[in-house]
Amino acid sequence: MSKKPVRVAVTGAAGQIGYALLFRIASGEMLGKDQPVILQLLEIPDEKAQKALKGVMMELEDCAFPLLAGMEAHSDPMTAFKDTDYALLVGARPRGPGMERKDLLSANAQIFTAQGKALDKVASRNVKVLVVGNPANTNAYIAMKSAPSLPRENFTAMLRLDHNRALSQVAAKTGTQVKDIEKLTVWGNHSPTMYADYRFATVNGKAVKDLINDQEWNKNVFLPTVGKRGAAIIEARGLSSAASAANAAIDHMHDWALGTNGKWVTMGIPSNGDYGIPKDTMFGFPVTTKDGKYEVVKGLEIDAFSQERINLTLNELQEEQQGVAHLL
Ligand SMILES: NC(=O)C1=CN([C@@H]2O[C@H](COP(=O)(O)OP(=O)(O)OC[C@H]3O[C@@H](n4cnc5c(N)ncnc54)[C@H](O)[C@@H]3O)[C@@H](O)[C@H]2O)C=CC1
Ligand SMILES: O=C([O-])CC(=O)C(=O)O
Repeated sequence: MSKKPVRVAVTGAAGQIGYALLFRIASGEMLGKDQPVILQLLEIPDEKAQKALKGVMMELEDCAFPLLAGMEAHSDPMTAFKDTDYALLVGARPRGPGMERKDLLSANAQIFTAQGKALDKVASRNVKVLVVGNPANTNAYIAMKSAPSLPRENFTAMLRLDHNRALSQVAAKTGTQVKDIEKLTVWGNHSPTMYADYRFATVNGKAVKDLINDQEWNKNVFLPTVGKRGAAIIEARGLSSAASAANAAIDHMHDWALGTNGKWVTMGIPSNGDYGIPKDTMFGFPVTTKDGKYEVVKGLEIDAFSQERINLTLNELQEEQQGVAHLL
């Protein structure tokens, strides 16, 4: 028997990430090749944006995706999020050259207060929310705090792009395949302070740390390369990453919904106090997922270097979160 369609809301649907994301959701890459979807697409109430959204919907129609059970264009989150099972909050201003992601906070924070409130009122009580719009962790925190009637664990921020970037760098350094690398993670904020950590990683059962055995490379090449990759893409393309960001959003939701079979992935989630991260801080952690739920990988040893890096990214996040306290 075929499955009942689920509702997937996507904001910023006419933007560059939207264009790389919607077709993959509609083709079943996010929720499975047997899961029909109804797309509920949100764009700003602006003639040009709404017209562009119509164009994207025409193209979706022209793909004749068998799993696309319906699609709607919206300009109000209260209708776009009605009964939605999944919400991908992408719509926000991107940064340009010379900016840090936290420079977007004042421009984007209000979007996430309004959208959190709308999710609170009209979304499915089981909605799974992924915030992509930057600064992603703090925007996810704002949305969560603006939606007090929804379970806090339903709100997540995207660190999967950082996780995937770290995988590719480690594979290149060790001359191995991404698919063979396990137990890698990225702690903290989606910002240059993030701490990509391969201390526990293995490739075909061998310890990545031993294969690399170069703390100078870790500190002076790997961490800055992963942490500043977004800026490097902006420098090269003149625009921020879009296809890789959409790919990471697909990976994040796919794994949250369908499980990781014990494999670690990185998700930005509200802390429960693990590893000394204060409750509710929206922080990148290693997790495994099963039956639509994620669980933090517990009991990892945090050495002095790692603690220093974790403190750095935590301090930055706490400053960002204090900076938006007046909105909540
Ligand atoms: N977390 C991550 O790893 C990454 C996050 N990003 C962030 O994703 C966001 C979107 O990036 P792009 O698609 O490249 O930007 P874009 O400018 O191409 O598209 C953004 C779209 O969002 C729409 N929008 C703005 N406010 C909205 C609102 N209140 N409701 C609905 N739609 C709204 C705009 O009209 C525009 O069409 C940016 O904040 C960017 O920094 C980008 C890459 C990676
Ligand atoms: O860097 C940016 O502004 C876009 C982004 O978040 C990324 O590519 O990681």
